[in-house]
Amino acid sequence: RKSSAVADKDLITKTEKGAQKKKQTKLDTNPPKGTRDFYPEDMRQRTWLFSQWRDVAKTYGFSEYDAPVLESESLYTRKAGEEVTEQLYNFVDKGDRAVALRPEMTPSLARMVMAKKGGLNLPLKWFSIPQCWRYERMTRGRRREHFQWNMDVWGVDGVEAEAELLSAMVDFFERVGLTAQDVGIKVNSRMVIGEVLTELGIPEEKFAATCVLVDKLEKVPIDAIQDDLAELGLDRSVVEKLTEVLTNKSIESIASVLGPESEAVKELSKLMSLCKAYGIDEWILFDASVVRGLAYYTGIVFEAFDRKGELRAIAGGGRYDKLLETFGGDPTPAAGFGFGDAVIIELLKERDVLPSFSSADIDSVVFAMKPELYDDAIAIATKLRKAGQSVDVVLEKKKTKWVFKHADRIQSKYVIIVAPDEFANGEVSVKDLSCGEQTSIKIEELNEWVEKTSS
Ligand SMILES: CC(=O)Nc1cnc2ccccc2c1
Repeated sequence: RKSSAVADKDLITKTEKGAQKKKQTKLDTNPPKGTRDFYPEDMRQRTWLFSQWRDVAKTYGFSEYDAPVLESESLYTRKAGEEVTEQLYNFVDKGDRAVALRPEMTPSLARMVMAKKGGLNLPLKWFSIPQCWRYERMTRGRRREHFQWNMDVWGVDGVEAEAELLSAMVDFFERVGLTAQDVGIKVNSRMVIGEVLTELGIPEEKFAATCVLVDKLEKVPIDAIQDDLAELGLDRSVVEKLTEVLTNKSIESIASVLGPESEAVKELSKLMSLCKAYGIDEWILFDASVVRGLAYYTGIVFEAFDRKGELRAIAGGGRYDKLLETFGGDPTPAAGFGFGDAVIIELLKERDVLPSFSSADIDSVVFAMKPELYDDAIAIATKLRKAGQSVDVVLEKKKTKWVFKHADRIQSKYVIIVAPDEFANGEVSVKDLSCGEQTSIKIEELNEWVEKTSS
C-alpha cells in the first residue's frame, strides 16, 4: 500500500485529470489569420463606406455586378512576377480542380464579358465591391483579405474613359470630406516606358514584366531585383535610362525626351485637358514614375496617394486593352480602378473626418410596465414600426430603471412606456431621451407623433 500522502497526491491528480477530461478544449475564438470579424459597430462603418462607393457609382451611371469569390486558378497564372499572383490563395478542391480565392476582380469581370461575347451593348460601366484574398506569409502580419471597390469602363478606347474614372474617384474623396490638399492622384502612361524600351530595342513582350519590375524598383533597392532585370535582358544602361525618364515630373519634360510626336505625350495632354473640364485638375499631377504593379495595364495608369503621410496608395487603376486577348477573347478596350477598404479608413481617421458609428440609430424602445400589458406593448410597437420607426421591444420583464439605462446605452431617441393607468386612458407615456422630458400621448395620435418627430 502507498503511504497516505502519496495516495492523496495520486487522488488529486486523478480528479484533476477527470476534470480536464470533462472540460471541452476551449475554441480559439479568433478569425483565421489575416482576416477580420465585423461586429455591429465595425459593420456600420463598413456599410457607410460601401454606401458612399455605391452612391458615386450610381451618380456616374455605373451598374453593379458580382462574381464568385472562388475562381479557377487559371485566371491568375500570369507570369510577370506580380505580388497578387505570387500570393495566390489557391488550393485543389475535392473535385481535383485548381481553384483560388480571387486576389482581384478584373479577371472575373473579363471572364464575364467574354462569356457574353458580342451579346453585351458596349460601353459597359460596371462596378462591384468584392472581398479579395491573398496568401501572404504572416511574417509581415499584413491582412489576407480586403474589400475593393472596382469601377470599370469597357469598350471605350479614348482617355475619356480614364477621365470619367478619375472624376468618380475625386467625387468619392469630396463626399467623405477629403480635399486636394489631403489627397493627390498621380497620372502617367505606360506608353512612356513603352516608347523608351522600343527606342532601346527591348521587344514588346517584355514590357509588362519590365513595368512590374520598375514598380518594385519604387519600393526596393535595385540590387534586390538585379537578377530579375538581367533575366529580362535589361542591362544597367537600360535601367539607368528608364530611371532617368521616370524622374521627369512634367509632361513638357517628357515631351522633350520622347519627342513631340509621342503618342504617350498626346494622350497624357488630352487627359489633363479633360481633367480641367471636370474641374478636378487640382487633384491631378503627372508623375512619370507611376507604373502600378499589375502586368496587364497598357496605357494610362494612376494612383491616389495621401499627400501628407507615408500611407501606401489609397487606390489605383489604368487602361488594360489587352486583357481579353490574353484570355483568348476579342480585342476590347478597357479601363478601371480598384479602391481598397483599409487605407482609406486609416486616412479618414487621421484626418478626423470619419463619422461615429457607435449607435444603431433606434427611434424608440417600447416597454410593458406590467407583463399583462405585453401584448398591448407589441401592438403599439407594430403601429410605430408601420409608421416607419425603428423600434427595440423590451422582450422580458424588466424594471423601469433597467429600461432607461438600456435605452440610453443604445442611444434610442425615445422610450415608450405602456403603463396601467395611462393605458386605461388610451395613452402611453413617452420619454424624450434628448431632454429627459416625459409626456403622455394618445395611442390613436401615435402616427401624428411619429410624423412630427421624424420631420
Ligand atoms: C492594406 C490592405 O489591407 N491591403 C490588402 C489586404 N488584403 C489584400 C488581399 C488581396 C489583394 C490585396 C490585398 C491588399
